[in-house]
Amino acid sequence: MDNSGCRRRQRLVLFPIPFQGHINPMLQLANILHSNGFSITIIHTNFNSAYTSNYPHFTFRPILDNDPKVNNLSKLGSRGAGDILSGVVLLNQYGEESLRQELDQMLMASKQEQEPIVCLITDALWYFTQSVADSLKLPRIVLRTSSLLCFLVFASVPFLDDQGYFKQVNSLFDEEIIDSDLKNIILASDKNKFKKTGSVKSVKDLEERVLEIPVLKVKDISKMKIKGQTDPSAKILAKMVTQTKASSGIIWNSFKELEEPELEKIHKEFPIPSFLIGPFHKYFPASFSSLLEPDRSFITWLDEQAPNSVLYISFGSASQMEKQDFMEVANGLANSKQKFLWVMREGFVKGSEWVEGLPDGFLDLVGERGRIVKWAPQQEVLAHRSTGGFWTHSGWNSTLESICEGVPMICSPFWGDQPLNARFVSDVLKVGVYLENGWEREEIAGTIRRVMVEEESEDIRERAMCLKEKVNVSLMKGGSSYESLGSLVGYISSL
Ligand SMILES: O=c1ccn([C@@H]2O[C@H](COP(=O)(O)OP(=O)(O)O[C@H]3O[C@H](CO)[C@@H](O)[C@H](O)[C@H]3O)[C@@H](O)[C@H]2O)c(=O)[nH]1
Repeated sequence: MDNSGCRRRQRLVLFPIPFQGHINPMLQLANILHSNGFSITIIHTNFNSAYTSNYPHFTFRPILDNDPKVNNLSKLGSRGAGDILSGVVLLNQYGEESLRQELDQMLMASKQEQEPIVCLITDALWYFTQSVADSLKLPRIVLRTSSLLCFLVFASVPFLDDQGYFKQVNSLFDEEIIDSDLKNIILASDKNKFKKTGSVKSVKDLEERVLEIPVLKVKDISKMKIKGQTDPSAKILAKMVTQTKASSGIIWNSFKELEEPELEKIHKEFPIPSFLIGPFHKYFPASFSSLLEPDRSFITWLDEQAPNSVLYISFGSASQMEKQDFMEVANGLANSKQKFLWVMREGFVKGSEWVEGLPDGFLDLVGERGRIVKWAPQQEVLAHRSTGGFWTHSGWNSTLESICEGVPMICSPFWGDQPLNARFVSDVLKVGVYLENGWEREEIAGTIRRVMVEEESEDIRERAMCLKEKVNVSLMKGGSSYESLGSLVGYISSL
């Protein structure tokens, strides 16, 4: 859609969270809005800054670049959930003054340039920005980079905690010592024993559905790795939810047909305008917002493979794996005898720089059957005719990118929204299989074969292709995302 017609030019200020899974959708949104006639300014931190030269049509303004507390972030890197959490807290804590000054200057300049700044669009996790926007009388619209389902669950954390969904696991084991997957297994097998000894008053069956959110199983709640409403990450989520409610609207990287029941709930619980205009990445050819340089050396090899024969493996930009789990993954992959393209970021395996933790002889064993790279042009790989499956950590961008290409998924979530996305993909959409019992080589090999070659794979692929078609329809004239984008453009123009 291009509504850039003869409307008076208005400027929008966008402010992404500086992590890959958040930068990509914000820059994609910026491109969508730019092509609909708005001028764009991107506020960014120098930590994990996007490649500004790839966006000559935007104005970039760094903030917080001289603040030593924030500059420490570059030392943290972005190797895991802990880093992201620390980064989000720190930036929310120290960003206020710097953002206010920057916006103040921009607002004054925009009056002289006769190009009014009409609103601020920030990632939902930038909860501190609502009070800054209010103080400057600038409307703030929120971009939520994950699913509606995930937002509803995050908003329900205190309620779910009161219902005992978090306590049952945390009261038994020390999170630092025992991994939550292991807790689940122990709890599932020893539930009766704990009941008898009275260690826990009521242990919910981890395989049961959550009464209040039946899409989920009880164990999905603990897999988010939040310890309950007093957990630091739950406090961040609570602030995000409150400040989203106080905003002028929410833009979602999702589409109506994907999450219709969730949209009804969002309308009830968040009575502000909601715009489902996704999937964002479908509006333009693959974007240039990657923080890492994609390796393209394998493309010739991929071109030579049979249709749907290669399993693409990537666990996103921030997850990390224990060494023993990594061994199970590698052995499972080798035992599956399937072709694969595996993205292994530097530092992905805890305690290793890169691939040195692979089992002895792995590379010789798989030979021409597999390729390992540090970073790939993911959207291009998923769209390639040889790619037949995607083993993913179930980050929301990866999930949408797979849905858009009709590629069946194997879901191995690590934390946060990922277990919710995995459950949604496997149990609701039925376009993937959830590897939900942890990392075990035989189960891994069997699941890969289920999704890639066994009879069941045909049904999964057929459903995935149907869903791909729904995405295409939603983006066409008259489709839900197309219409919603029109409403968003009208809404912003009227602010
Ligand atoms: O080799 C690779 C691997 C990934 N990507 C891209 O990187 C992005 C990864 O995003 P996502 O799949 O959402 O994963 P994370 O980077 O882990 O994203 C974070 O942000 C997401 C959106 O809020 C959440 O859903 C995730 O749980 C959270 O970890 C996608 O656009 C991929 O196309 C590449 O371009 N090349």
